[in-house]
Amino acid sequence: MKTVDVVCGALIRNGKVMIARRVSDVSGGWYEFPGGKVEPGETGPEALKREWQEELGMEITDIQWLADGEDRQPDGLIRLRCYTCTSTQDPELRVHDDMVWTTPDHIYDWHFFESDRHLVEALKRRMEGDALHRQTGPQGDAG
Ligand SMILES: Nc1nc2c([nH]c(=O)n2[C@H]2C[C@H](O)[C@@H](COP(=O)(O)OP(=O)(O)OP(=O)(O)O)O2)c(=O)[nH]1
Repeated sequence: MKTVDVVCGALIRNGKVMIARRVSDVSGGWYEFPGGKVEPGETGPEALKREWQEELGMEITDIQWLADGEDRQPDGLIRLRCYTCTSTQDPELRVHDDMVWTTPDHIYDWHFFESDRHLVEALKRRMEGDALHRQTGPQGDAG
């Protein structure tokens, strides 16, 4: 079976995460963490930076690995590496036709990839941990 390496990014801002819907063609109509295929010689973060620049016109920073996944599609297996990221810029939709700022608990209110449930769970834990860290400080000694 054909295997394709793909990276995707969960952009976090003000306690929310951005998901975007692919323009509805053959593989479209689904909300996703935007990303794309890794090209030969690229690291995951390099591929993610390039894809976000191409697809959303955004410079992303603070790229941190979140979790890996697999998505079996009719034409092959997608091996997915998911990262969290941040940016000071706003998305410009080029291959998507909608975007939503939401929380991990509400991602599946949208038509989001079923195979990504464990990525969403990992994101929830990461965002809850980050919020706790902000409340208590790096030493966890505020209270
Ligand atoms: N399961 C899952 N798949 C995703 C997510 N994000 C994401 O891009 N994919 C899938 C959709 C596509 O099948 C694949 C990326 O393919 P693509 O066509 O965008 O790749 P690309 O930008 O490099 O485009 P190209 O070279 O084909 O022009 O990865 C996600 O969050 N979850």
